[in-house]
Amino acid sequence: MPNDRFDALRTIVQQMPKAELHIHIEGSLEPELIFALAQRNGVSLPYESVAQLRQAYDFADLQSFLDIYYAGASVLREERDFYDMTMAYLRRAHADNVRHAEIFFDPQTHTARGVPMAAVVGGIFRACQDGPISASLIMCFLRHLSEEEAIATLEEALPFRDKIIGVGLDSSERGHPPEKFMRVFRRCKELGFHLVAHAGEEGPPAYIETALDLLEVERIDHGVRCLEDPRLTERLARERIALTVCPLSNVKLRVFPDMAAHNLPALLAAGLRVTINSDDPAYFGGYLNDNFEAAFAALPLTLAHAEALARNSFGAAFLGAAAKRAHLEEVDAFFSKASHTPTADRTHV
Ligand code: HPA
Ligand SMILES: [Zn+2]
Repeated sequence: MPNDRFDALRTIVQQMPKAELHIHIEGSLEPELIFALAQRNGVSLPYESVAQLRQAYDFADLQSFLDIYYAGASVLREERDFYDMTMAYLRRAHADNVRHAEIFFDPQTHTARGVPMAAVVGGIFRACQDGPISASLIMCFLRHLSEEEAIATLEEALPFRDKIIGVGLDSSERGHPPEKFMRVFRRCKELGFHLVAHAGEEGPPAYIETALDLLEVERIDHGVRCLEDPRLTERLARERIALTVCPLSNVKLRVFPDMAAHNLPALLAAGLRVTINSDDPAYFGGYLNDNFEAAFAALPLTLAHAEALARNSFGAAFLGAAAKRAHLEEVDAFFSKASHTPTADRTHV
């Protein structure tokens, strides 16, 4: 792509209003904050410096990342730690013109270490109330643990029901299919939670299908492997199921060898309701705009794609109709100006 045209598109994807729907708050913990919290809480770390910790961020697959990610989260002890981590993310997202974020958190990573659920939910929620953008919480169950443990976690979280809009499923995907969590998801549906699940990141397309049919999720987190199954791809397009795709994460965890090999253009061409997200920005090399920029720099994506991605992010959000409409109107206004930029044409790849 000629540089001037990319510069124009880069400015547009940076400045456009957007929502982030796939961000693990523990994955926003920067090495500097890990060290600061370790010191504040008297936790000793197996790394001597921020630089040494950062050097360890070289992952072969999802599991090699998760091992380091759970170790990093061990510095979170007090309510104010969760508050500080969340506030740092919200400020950073605000700088990327994120208007609304739906934030995953992993309570089991913390309650297993004796941190009270009230400190986890309370700290994250209080930051969301004080922060510069709108944000809501999605509680994830760790799929490498049992369904009984997920049910116990749900019970523990019920006193905080009003602070949580949905539940999700994350951690090691392969060998832990969605059907393992059928009962707890059914209970969550009865309780009125929104439902999402990671599926088709490393796991097969069949996991996407069972997440939809057996867990009754409303969005699929990642879902990039859906293209291996044309019937499933058609179904996702027909049912307008959103995929929360995380480009830098996929490259870092070697789902794709490099960004130029990412299937984002093919997902969009298949008519899927794709969104772009950062997943674990402190570990994967960037926040939301870094993901947009890396994808648009390496892939044949256009102004029309940028607009679709912005619209999809709000369209797939768990927002009320009035808030959604207001955000979509802002997107319309932004792109009616952007389409007059001569170097960023709408149609040509
Ligand atoms: O990308 C992910 N996949 C599964 N579990 C996770 N927990 C944090 N990030 C991820
Ligand atoms: Zn994720």
